[in-house]
Amino acid sequence: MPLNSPDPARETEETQRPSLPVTIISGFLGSGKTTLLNYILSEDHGSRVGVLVNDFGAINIDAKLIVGVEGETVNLANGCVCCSIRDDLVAACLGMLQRAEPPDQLIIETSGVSDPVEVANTFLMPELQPFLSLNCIIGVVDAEQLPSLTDELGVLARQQIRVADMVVLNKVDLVGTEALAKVRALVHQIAPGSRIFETHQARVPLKLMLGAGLDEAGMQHPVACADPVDHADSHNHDFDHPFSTWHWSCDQPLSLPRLRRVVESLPNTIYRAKGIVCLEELPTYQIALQMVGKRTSLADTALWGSQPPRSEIVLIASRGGINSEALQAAFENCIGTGDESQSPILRLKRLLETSPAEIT
Ligand SMILES: Nc1nc2c(ncn2[C@@H]2O[C@H](COP(=O)(O)OP(=O)(O)OP(=O)(O)O)[C@@H](O)[C@H]2O)c(=O)[nH]1
Repeated sequence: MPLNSPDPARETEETQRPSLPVTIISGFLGSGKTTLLNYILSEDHGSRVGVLVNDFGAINIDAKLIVGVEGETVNLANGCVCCSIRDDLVAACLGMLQRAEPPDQLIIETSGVSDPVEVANTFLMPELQPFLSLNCIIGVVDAEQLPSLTDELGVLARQQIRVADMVVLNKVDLVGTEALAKVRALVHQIAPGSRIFETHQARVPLKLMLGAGLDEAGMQHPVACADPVDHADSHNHDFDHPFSTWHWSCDQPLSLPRLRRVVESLPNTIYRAKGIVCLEELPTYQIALQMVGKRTSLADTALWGSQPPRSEIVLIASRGGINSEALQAAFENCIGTGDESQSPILRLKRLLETSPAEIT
């Protein structure tokens, strides 16, 4: 996409502007990439950060979960920035530069199924160098999950770390000392030379993340040395991800206990569920649904306000691991009926809404 500017003064300004540093956040499904991004965006570091969020599924749930960057976030959904929507990635980055107030930094959160090498190679293309420069690749790891990923998933998860300048070894709260030592050794083995930060909720030293300290830290871009031919052999692109995705949306409030039951009994082929839902128990709140492996959580994020409440859920499974009809039936069955006999929270809510005069 050419950077055409009708305004000669602006054109001069653009050609003189240093290239925009790009940070790539990579890591397997559910490792904590959005958590890291939210942390970066919520801290006061004095840098104007533009954000690009890629979700593999048709609905970009991550973009809805990102805080405090209204107008600064570009969503890239329904494909993977490392292959099928790579051109959209370039267009979106260049679009950021053409804004009246371009960001100082660009952070790209890749989907949990993306290969960061392909994304990084995009920014090493000579024609993009005057505008965009690769600053850093951050690999986020779920300390509990990494050792259990095998076969194609294990290969992808390792690839996502192998090229990282820094590894955020996250969720250390979920593992004991011995398991942590093992996963630390595993990360060292996969990504020798990369700097490892062990974190809870992805709390990392932001100065390093945002590039100011990169040179001081003596980091390199392993990707710049990666052999593209070797890489092409190890990862077939365009529609060859070992994953399937499925999504569901609904305008009626859902029942909390029914939704819990369905999510907790999803088949093992489904690794990740995420969504924003409206529950009949708490209809004014947007509730974030998260499932990573077998861990499920529901937390309120914001009020619906003037926005019409709408539940949207995305599932990511192994290839062929989605039975659409069964899932459709299961989630349709989560629609709330107003029956409080199965829902203590609904019963409590009604009780609190009832005036004392009506109770007596
Ligand atoms: N126990 C624990 N949970 C965490 C930690 N960091 C993040 N989480 C939770 O892990 C879940 C997934 O986190 P996300 O930040 O959405 O992960 P992600 O890598 O963006 O997920 P995808 O975009 O689907 O790949 C959420 O429920 C987080 O609250 C942590 O340090 N410990």
